[in-house]
Amino acid sequence: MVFFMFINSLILLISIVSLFIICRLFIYRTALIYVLRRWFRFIDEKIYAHQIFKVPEVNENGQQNHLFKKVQVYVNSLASVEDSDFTNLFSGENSSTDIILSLDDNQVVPDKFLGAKVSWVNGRENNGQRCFLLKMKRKDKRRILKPYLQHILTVVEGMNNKELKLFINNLTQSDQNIGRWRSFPFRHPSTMETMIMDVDLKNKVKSDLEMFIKSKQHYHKLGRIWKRNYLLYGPSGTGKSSFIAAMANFLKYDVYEVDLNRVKDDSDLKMLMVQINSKSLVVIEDLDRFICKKSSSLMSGSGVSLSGLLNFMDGMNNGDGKIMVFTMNNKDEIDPMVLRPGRIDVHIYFPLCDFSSFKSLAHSYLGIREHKLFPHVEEIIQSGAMISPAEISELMVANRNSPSRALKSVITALQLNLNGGGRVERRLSDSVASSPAISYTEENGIGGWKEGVPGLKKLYGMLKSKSSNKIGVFDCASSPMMER
Ligand SMILES: Nc1ncnc2c1ncn2[C@@H]1O[C@H](COP(=O)(O)OP(=O)(O)OP(=O)(O)O)[C@@H](O)[C@H]1O
Ligand SMILES: [Mg+2]
Repeated sequence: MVFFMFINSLILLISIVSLFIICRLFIYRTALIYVLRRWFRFIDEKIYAHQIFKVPEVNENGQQNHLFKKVQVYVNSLASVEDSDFTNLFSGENSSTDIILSLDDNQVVPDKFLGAKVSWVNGRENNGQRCFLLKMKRKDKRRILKPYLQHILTVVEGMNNKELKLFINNLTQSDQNIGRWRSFPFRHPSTMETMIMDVDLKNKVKSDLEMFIKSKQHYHKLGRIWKRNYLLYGPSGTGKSSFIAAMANFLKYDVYEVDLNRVKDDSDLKMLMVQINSKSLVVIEDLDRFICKKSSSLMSGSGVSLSGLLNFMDGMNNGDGKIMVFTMNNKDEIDPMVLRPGRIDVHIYFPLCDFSSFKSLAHSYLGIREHKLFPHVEEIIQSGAMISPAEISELMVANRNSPSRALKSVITALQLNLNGGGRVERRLSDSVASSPAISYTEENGIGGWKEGVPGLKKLYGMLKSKSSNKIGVFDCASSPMMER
């Protein structure tokens, strides 16, 4: 008897569970769950008092409302966008793998914050402008409105500020599996704004970069690899490395710094290039130290041949989407083959300080636009004393609490230079700095930069060989010639 009762209860339980599973399947497989949710939302709206906040696309003066853009990014990033009735699909930055969801008009997107339910609707105003409507219960408003908006700003900022990476090449290729690059967070604070240089030149570089990143189709239509090569050259301490960081921060590109001393041979260099992601900044610093003077051969400390380097510069292996930057102190002794148009698209000369850049440094570092010692500084600079921005900035950082002391130390350094007590490099570089620097020309229909006529090359050559010894520049004559 008890046994039969047990069997009956078991059968009843199994039937209830099966019914439940079938109902659930039915509800989810049909549009029923969707209808139920709608009813639930409708009832919820009738029971509770709600408040609506509008985020218009433009403000009352017709200017762009920046909050709109941020809300748009935030709402489109919500997982619930996938559940809305109508969602647009676009290809993302990497069109072969990325797909971006974007809401269509009048779609409701629910969100949750601190236990409260809110919803967004993207609508249109009477004048056709877009807007977002944020709806939340009045009872939740005081508790969540401010922190919720703050949360949106933080999320969007995090999305925009993808952390840049600096990649450096490994010493050996012993472990193929770990790849040839090691990455670190790239947090160099230099930006286009903090760089002290001719404003026109800076703007031209910015628009050149912007134009390049939008020109993929154009390059491909011409049958060209979509890459752009920059040469930054000039005396030490004039901001070449800082400018590379500024370029990376401006483009939001990762930086791959190739240390040629750690490259075994040409095929190793190819391997490095193959492992570089598209839309990256590829950097070789101090290239002049590796290239033999006006000869067709390379290279110091590395087994790379000149043809290997030229192929690398031409982006023969996976160069598409790259911006390459090479730095040199002096390009006069470099084989013109290395610098020919197309191989180097943009030449930018970084000069020593003139009075105008001195004033910009004083403003940035000391917060002053005028000072009674300025005419004195101007006079010494005009009488031929030169100094690098790096030296000035060091003196200003060290004396940042006292502008007068800072300026006096700059004057002392300039006087030392003028009277022959300064470094040879500084005095001789003067002649180079005073030569015309850069002019803009159109080249191959894509646009390029060319420097003006360089000044007193011989003098600078002397300087180079002297300062070379000091900083341990490679002596070509004593190194094996690896040209193939
Ligand atoms: N044009 C500049 N604008 C702003 N800061 C500068 C500039 N030039 C130099 N500096 C300052 O001087 C320091 C050294 O500059 P940087 O290392 O970029 O020079 P460099 O040209 O790469 O020198 P080197 O040829 O010796 O590598 C930087 O920390 C930067 O703060
Ligand atoms: Mg440098």
